[in-house]
Amino acid sequence: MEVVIQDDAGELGRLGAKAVIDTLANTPDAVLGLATGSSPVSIYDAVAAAVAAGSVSLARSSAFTLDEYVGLPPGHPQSYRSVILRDFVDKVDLDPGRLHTPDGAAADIPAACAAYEGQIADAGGIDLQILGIGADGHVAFNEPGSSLASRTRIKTLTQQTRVDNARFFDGDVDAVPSHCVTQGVGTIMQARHLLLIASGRHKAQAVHQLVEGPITAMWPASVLQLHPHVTVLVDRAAASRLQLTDYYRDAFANKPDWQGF
Ligand SMILES: N[C@@H]1[C@@H](O)[C@H](O)[C@@H](COP(=O)(O)O)O[C@@H]1O
Repeated sequence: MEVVIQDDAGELGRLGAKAVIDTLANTPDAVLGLATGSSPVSIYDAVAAAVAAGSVSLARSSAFTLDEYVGLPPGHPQSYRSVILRDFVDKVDLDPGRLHTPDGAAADIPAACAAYEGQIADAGGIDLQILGIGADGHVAFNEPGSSLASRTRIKTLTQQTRVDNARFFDGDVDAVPSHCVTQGVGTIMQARHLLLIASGRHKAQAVHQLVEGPITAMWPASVLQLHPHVTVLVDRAAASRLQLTDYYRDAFANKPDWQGF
């Protein structure tokens, strides 16, 4: 696991975009895993700027998102499909026909979840998975207590997550759906490179548990310690509870040029 601490939160987006751009340079038809939420927006903006400048193209790539609310009508502005179109896909040259999102409106949710797993497998798996992290250590919508081997399925959101996400629903926690469909922790762990971005003091405890805590389903992101290729991009506030900050900073400052992400 590589931990990259930056004083300037804006720099996190540039570094995250570099990982996306390097992946596409090596593999133009790369399968990207996209996260919703505010954390990855700086990455998406920097990738969109690179696409506009002609230095990278997503024309041959495809993408899968992590999760979706259950119970929102299709096209609802806060459905994660709408959000990822608005925040990223509409700003780059990715074919929207190659954007795959879990179906939270399916009549048969378990069948739709199994089909989603099948689509990821048929695409050859995810090359680069962008992740945020919840304040309670969730990844995608895998709340504390989620099986660390879980696959795409329906989950109940915690009250904390609904309160956190009420800001996207005019502050009305009752408007936040109570259920979601989400890639499982086991699904996420099969992506070839995991790139997690977090900023702000409210993420500090979750980042500490992710990087330095014991592996436990109570902090689902901690299982990333078992993945062979993880990059964690954090600002100083999100890194404020880490124990080995000097080591992480030194390792990044003295990183050989060839190492990349
Ligand atoms: N399901 C999403 C996650 O994928 C996201 O990582 C997390 C953090 O969101 P934010 O980046 O806005 O803090 O919240 C949501 O619940």
